[in-house]
Amino acid sequence: MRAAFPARAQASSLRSLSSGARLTCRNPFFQQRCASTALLRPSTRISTPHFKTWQSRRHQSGAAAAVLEQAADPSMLAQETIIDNLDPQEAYRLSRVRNIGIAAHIDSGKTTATERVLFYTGRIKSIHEVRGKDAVGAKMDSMDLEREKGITIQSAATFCDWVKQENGKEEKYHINLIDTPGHIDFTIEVERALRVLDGAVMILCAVSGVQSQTITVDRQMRRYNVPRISFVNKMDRMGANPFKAIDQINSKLRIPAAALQVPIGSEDSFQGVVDLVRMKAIYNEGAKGEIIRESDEIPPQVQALAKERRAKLIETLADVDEEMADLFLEGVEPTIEQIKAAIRRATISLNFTPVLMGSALADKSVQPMLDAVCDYLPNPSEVENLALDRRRAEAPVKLVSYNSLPFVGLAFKLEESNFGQLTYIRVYQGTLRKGMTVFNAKTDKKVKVPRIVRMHSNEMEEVPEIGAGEICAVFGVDCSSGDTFTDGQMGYTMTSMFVPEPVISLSIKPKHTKDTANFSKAMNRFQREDPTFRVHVDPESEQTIISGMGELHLDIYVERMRREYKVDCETGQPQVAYRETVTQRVPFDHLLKKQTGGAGDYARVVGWMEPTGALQDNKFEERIVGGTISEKYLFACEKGFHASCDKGPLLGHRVLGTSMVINDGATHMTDSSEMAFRNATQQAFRKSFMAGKPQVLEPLMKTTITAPNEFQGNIVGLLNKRNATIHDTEIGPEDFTLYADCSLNSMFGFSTQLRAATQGKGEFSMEFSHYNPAPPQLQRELVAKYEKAQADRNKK
Ligand SMILES: Nc1nc2c(ncn2[C@@H]2O[C@H](COP(=O)(O)OP(=O)(O)OP(=O)(O)O)[C@@H](O)[C@H]2O)c(=O)[nH]1
Repeated sequence: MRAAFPARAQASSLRSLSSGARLTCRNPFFQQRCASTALLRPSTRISTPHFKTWQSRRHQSGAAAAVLEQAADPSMLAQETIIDNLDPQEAYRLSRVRNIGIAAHIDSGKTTATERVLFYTGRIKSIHEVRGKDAVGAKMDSMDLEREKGITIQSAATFCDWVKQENGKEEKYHINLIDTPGHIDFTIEVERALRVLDGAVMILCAVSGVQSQTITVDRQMRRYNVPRISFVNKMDRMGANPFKAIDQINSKLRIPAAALQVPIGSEDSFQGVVDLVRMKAIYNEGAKGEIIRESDEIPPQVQALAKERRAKLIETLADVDEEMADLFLEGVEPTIEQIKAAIRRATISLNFTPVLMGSALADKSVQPMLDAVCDYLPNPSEVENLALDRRRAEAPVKLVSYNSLPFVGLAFKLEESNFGQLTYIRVYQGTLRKGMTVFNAKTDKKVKVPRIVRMHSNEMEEVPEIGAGEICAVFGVDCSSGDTFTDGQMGYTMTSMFVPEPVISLSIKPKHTKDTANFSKAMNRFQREDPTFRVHVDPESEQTIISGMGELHLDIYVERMRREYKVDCETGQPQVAYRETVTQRVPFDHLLKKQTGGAGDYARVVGWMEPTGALQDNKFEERIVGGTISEKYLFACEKGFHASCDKGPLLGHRVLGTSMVINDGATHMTDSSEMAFRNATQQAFRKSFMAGKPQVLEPLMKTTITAPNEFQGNIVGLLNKRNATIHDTEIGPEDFTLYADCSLNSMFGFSTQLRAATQGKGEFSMEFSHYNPAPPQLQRELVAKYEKAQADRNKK
């Protein structure tokens, strides 16, 4: 279908042209085709990032096609046959399931909107506000710290049933929902939620529109191909402008977007919305907006706007959907069903995001957003989920959300609870039953599932089984986050989520030695739960060092230690997590020999050290011929290599992108030992590393800054002082967005300076991008500081 589409889109655009309108084709594939066949004017811009996403999706469908081709295998054929002949009852069950996440910039109202969703679906009896006067706090912010600070720290899962009116009938939908944090420091929570969800609601503030963190969330949604609807919240605020937010989705996020509603009244007098698909006015009534009143009478003051925006919606859909393009070309007015079907197709194929609007805090227009979740976001059978078949050279296989197929699930989140480890699992295929034995595809270990629960924030409901396409949590299943579970029949494994590198570290110790046991317990727990939180002990200073995504991230763990484990801690200054590497190949021939009286030490290692070429993992290789070093000793060499990589010779930070090859050596009959080979390797490592022009690497952060246009000069000045590389600047009618790479080291204190330079109106977000060589001056300072600290320690 997609391959045929560009021709239609061309037609739709040509129609616009013939009526004097500007050529506005948003389909990137079409743009590329047209550009190559000179159909577009040369000035028409081809939006490359969007095109790339689209290509990657096409690539994925190609992978699925390959799966179908390979299906000559009988077991795979069985699986494919099931896809084609889905049992109607099963198909109906799935069509009523939605797995969705709510993601957005900080403070956009995710938790406030989720609280309304839970209230309107009958999951909670009353509404409590984030930082509300009753001091109870919202349901999904269950941690004390979240309630006090009014921020979400951990994503929370819940489920609810929404009864939707459809053609005069009531249709019940089952919604699994995950509310995610907005702060970039807790970004892993968004990553893992989006990895397993089928769709998302992207919330935007009606005043601020697309903000820096919205751009990060957009990137994450694209990473996992998650279709989204957008909800412009805070329509009750002064300066609310949903159409500005829509323009920004189009221009900054480069995803075609159009309003499905227009507001009736604004700011203080925001009363409700006009549904542009059905052309009905929708109002909320009742103490908490629980009653929906629909009216065919559209208030006169919004009639013209509603007409104009409905036409815009249809035009945008014609640009991204083939069937709508046909109708548009023929000049036929589409029916409600045709519009809804086009929105659904375009949203699921990631070519469009429908935009709804309302005010969660003022209890307005949240229910239509729930209807849109059911109408436009995919059910589990409409999302292509692939696993890799280890028994067939990791060939991709399509998983089918069908209860009677062999079970495949992905553990996406771990949480320590009073009853032991709680593992959140998304069931992609088959049924997970209480008492069933499952296999961990990574460790090949069998484990019995003693208890299955459905999570409702911090409460749980026990269930005997969970069907395909659903989300649950299990007790007593030991695993790591990202492990695949199967019933043992299939050799399937699923790709895990993206885990960003921690970039900030600080030393930490309990104030009182009596708390050491609790301190270790807490550290172990936090590390298991959060892959972006790491702990290690520096062997020289014997300090415990914690690393994470930012100062807030680490502060929260220090605070949780105090509250949940009653351990008060002392912490050092936050430090950048530098890395070190070699830049030149250095051969070595190192002999460790101590043979003066008693048992001696003897080990000779010969080989070379060199950069791996990519600033990523380190590599150890043995190329011994003729058995000059035995397997046992080579194993010890490898251990020595990895120990050296943990603490580099230059600064004591981890080594990156370094390879060591051992291709010769010598052993002594009595004096050689594993310890001697390990030590010899470490000594050779140190010598070669220092001779190989070592370099300090610093983390570079992908930084997005948004601010009103008048402050652009100030911000560029701030960034120049920090030697940032500015990649792109998008200037809108009021605000601009700037994309830059900045070294983390230069960004300490940036938020205060940004506030001062923009009268508090600028905001920024940072995300780790990659490691880059540190400037020579900084490198010299860091090395000198490290050497001084070493010398001081030796004097003691
Ligand atoms: N005026 C107005 N304020 C709102 C609305 N929705 C939420 N807020 C307020 O915005 C603040 C943030 O709301 P939250 O629901 O915590 O936002 P969030 O996106 O979940 O926050 P994080 O998860 O910490 O990023 C709170 O003070 C809310 O009361 C709205 O519709 N109108």
